[in-house]
Amino acid sequence: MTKRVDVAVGVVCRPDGTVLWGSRPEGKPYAGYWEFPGGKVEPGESVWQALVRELREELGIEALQGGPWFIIEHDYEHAKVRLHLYRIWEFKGEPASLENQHFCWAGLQPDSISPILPATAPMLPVLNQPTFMAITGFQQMGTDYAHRLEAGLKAHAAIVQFRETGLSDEALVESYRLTVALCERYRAPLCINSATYRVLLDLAEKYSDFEFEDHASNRVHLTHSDLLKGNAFNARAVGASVHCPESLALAFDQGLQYAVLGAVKETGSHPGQKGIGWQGFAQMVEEARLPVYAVGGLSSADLNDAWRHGAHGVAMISAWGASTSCTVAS
Ligand SMILES: Nc1nc2c([nH]c(=O)n2[C@@H]2O[C@H](COP(=O)(O)OP(=O)(O)OP(=O)(O)O)[C@@H](O)[C@H]2O)c(=O)[nH]1
Repeated sequence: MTKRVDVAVGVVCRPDGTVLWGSRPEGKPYAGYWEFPGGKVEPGESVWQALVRELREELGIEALQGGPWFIIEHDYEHAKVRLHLYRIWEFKGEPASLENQHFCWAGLQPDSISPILPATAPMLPVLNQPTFMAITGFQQMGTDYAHRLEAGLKAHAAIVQFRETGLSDEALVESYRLTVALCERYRAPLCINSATYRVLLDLAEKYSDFEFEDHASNRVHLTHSDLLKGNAFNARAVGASVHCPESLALAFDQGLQYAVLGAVKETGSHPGQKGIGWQGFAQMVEEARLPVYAVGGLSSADLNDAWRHGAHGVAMISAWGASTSCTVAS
């Protein structure tokens, strides 16, 4: 059996949202295909060390700040690879073509460059998911929460997870309508927590003026318990809440596009319960095969810590929209 080759792959990001692409030089398999810079991890090297070396050798840039994103495995005819995808958000120097390869800055889902390596291309929409997730808080804040949601969506792109427990029928319908209207206005992808989804379906049966249908286009965020039970909501499930590496693996096996893991810090909703902390988070996502949002007592100020410890981004309830300041590293 061929041994799987570990490859360090860097998504070098600029504040304008573009990332660095390189084209594979002549003489290598898939010459001319576009890829993220990187290369094989040499014996005795960590993935980060390999990445720093490759970026220096191939492009003459110095990676300064980066963190693991997730892992992709792919079987090519020439090799079985395990790609360790890293996000790099701070670097020094201007890229130069030191190994006769073409390179360019383009978006994460570029129309302008093709073909892209077969293992990398299907991952692009997954990587391109928003950095933030807003989990709705109408139950805690009443309809004032709509202003918070809007203030946050004006400042940052986000996935919105509509998750409401304990609201009266009328309040739930109203908060759902407000959320849908704001998501449409700001073109924010919406997913509905599976427990709330069931309640909305029941309400649509009960009230003829509330139109909520089990549309194929609806996106569902699975509770941990629905994930464990294998309830995929007729393939509407796109993401899930997870609590351990095993449920993270299950989320990947079920074809989900993201997971949410926490609580990283103690939160108002679970007072007295210590969070898993950034080290605990980093250990749990070490083998992640899909992007993971960190959740629990976090705000946009935690984004760099989240990235450093292997998160795709940050999910927030009470901090969302509370301040429009953004501390994303430039
Ligand atoms: N750098 C990089 N490699 C990728 C990506 N996607 C992907 O499938 N790969 C695969 O990962 C492997 C990287 O090996 P490589 O041959 O480029 O590594 P290297 O620079 O160390 O090459 P060398 O050993 O020939 O000097 C190749 O099989 C390549 O097809 C990607 O986005 N970036």
